[in-house]
Amino acid sequence: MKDETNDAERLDDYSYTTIQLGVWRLLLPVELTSSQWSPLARFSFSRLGKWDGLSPALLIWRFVHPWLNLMLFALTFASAVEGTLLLYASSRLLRTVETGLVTGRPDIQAIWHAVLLRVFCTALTSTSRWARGWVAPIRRRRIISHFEDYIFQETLRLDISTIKGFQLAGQIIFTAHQPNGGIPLTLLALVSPILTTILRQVSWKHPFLYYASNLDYIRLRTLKAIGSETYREEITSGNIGSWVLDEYKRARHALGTISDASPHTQMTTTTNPVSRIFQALSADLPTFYWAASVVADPSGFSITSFAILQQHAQAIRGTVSTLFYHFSRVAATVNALQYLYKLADVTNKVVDGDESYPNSTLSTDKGMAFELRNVSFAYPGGKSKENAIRNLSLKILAGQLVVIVGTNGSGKSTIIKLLNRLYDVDSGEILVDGIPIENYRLSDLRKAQALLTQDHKLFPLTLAENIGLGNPERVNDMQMVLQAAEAGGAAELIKKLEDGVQTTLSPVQTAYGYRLEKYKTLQSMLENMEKEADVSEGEKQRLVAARTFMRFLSGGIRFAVADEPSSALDPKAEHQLFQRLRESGDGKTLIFVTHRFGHLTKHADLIICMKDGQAVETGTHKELLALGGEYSELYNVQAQAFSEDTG
Ligand SMILES: Nc1ncnc2c1ncn2[C@@H]1O[C@H](COP(=O)(O)OP(=O)(O)OP(=O)(O)O)[C@@H](O)[C@H]1O
Repeated sequence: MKDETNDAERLDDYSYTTIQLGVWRLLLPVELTSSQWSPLARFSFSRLGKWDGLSPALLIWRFVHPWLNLMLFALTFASAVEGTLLLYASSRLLRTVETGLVTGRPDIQAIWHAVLLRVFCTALTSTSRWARGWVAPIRRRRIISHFEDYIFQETLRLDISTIKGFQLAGQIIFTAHQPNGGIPLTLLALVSPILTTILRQVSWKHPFLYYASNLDYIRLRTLKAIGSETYREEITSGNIGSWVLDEYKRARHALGTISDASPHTQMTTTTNPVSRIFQALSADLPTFYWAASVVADPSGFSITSFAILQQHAQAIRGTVSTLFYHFSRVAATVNALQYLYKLADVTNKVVDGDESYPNSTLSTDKGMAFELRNVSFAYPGGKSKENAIRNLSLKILAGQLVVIVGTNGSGKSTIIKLLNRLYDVDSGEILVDGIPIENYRLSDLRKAQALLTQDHKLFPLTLAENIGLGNPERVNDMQMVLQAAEAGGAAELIKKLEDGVQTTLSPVQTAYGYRLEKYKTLQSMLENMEKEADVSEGEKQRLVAARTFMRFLSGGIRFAVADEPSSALDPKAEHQLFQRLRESGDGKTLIFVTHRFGHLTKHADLIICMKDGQAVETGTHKELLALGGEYSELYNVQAQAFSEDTG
């Protein structure tokens, strides 16, 4: 057994080669690295790992933008003249040889000078191409970061009803900035060097594993995932948009210009100057061979002018096709940019107010009071012909315990969304503490509300942050986080986990593997990286409930909602949750949306029974039972089932 462990450790140490490429760590089985890479390729690899992030030049460029741009401008200018330079060197070589042939006395020294000039020009242009391939990705990273930040900020700003039409903007701009055809300056670099081709063939046909090893990059990816539409409701209602944006900016700053292009792209675009020089020189071998032949046997005939003509034609063909390609990319990029900048002109449909909450004269310490006057509402873009809420009028007094019941799709959750101002009513009005809801500053209003809904999800962050975000200002207050975990019924679960509150249940995916079946070490590494902690839906719901309690602990909550949070909870957990919510409900108006009749409905100050977007009955449990209408029908179905079960 001991031996096996030692073997496994040895295998871990020696079975793969590690290469750092920007934010990625690439692992390749060692047998492939030793037997199938050419010496040149291995030379490139060993250099690649060291360059990224360590070069003083990189660090300077990272902070001094003008230099970066100046450098790229100079290199681009060099690319414009390098064709002419090479052509001049070739022509000079050919003419020197031709003169020798015509006069019958080849000037060997002049020929060697011409050959050296050609070698020098080739080395010079290859180095400048290599330098461009090095500078351009950094600039590309900067440009993409700029637009990514812009899109991220703008999409966080937009509310739910406004955002739908602009989901495509991000995709379009990134497509236009793909490394293989995005930034015109990158496009100027000439392609298909032999070495790069070898690298591509060797490393991407064979098994590999790569994963993001840069913590700032993982954080950035995580925050981007949180900024997506999946978490829109939590972000908006939880008022944590600015926390997400601040964290995002911090991670972006920390990441700097380290490349996040895929290892594939990085390996095919980043090679070293020596390999570049070799590649370019290898293309000239026929010319050198021909020159050597002439030296060896000057009597042979040369069609110099034909060769020069051929080179001219080739150069012109190359320039023209590059220009055409370049122009088509510029047009596509300009279109994408125009589309992107439209984002900034979009204003939110839910307009912010300027009244602060609580109102010094109208608000009370008992909780938030609501009045709905003839409210109608249909979801923007919704397919239903019917309004989700129809001519709804009702009053909820400060500090009341309200229960909303009703059939599926009757509008229960929609009322909550309107009270949280996730949407604005189409007609009618909602008053909060006697003032129209639109008059209040959204951030003030949401700060005073706590929502716990069945749709609320866990973020791909640690459990500590997941709970702490109930109160973004105290997200790192571990004592408060643990207190909230206890109140939400999640303390036991946290104790069970190896990393406790620092566990990330479902991290964003940043590891990828290919054909690893034979390579057990790499395979199990990948599986470990992809592994999600096994927790049940009910346990997740307890964690989300803990986030709500964290919000309660912030103090200023005057209105709390639990919208069917109990669907995945066992009866004991559900009872505890309601008890705890009620206990912490002092000074708050509480609304429970539920399908279950029991303690809640019996204790409720007000029950609202919804049907087809309307409140068909309102009153206490006793009053509604006495009515013998919709509520009593719903109640009796459950009561009957219960008595049949126990009977
Ligand atoms: N985001 C949305 N877009 C379009 N229509 C929606 C959206 N959310 C809800 N609806 C529609 O609005 C109506 C009311 O939905 P709501 O979620 O308020 O019902 P509910 O009473 O809470 O239902 P349930 O008991 O099933 O949770 C339904 O017809 C529903 O299909």
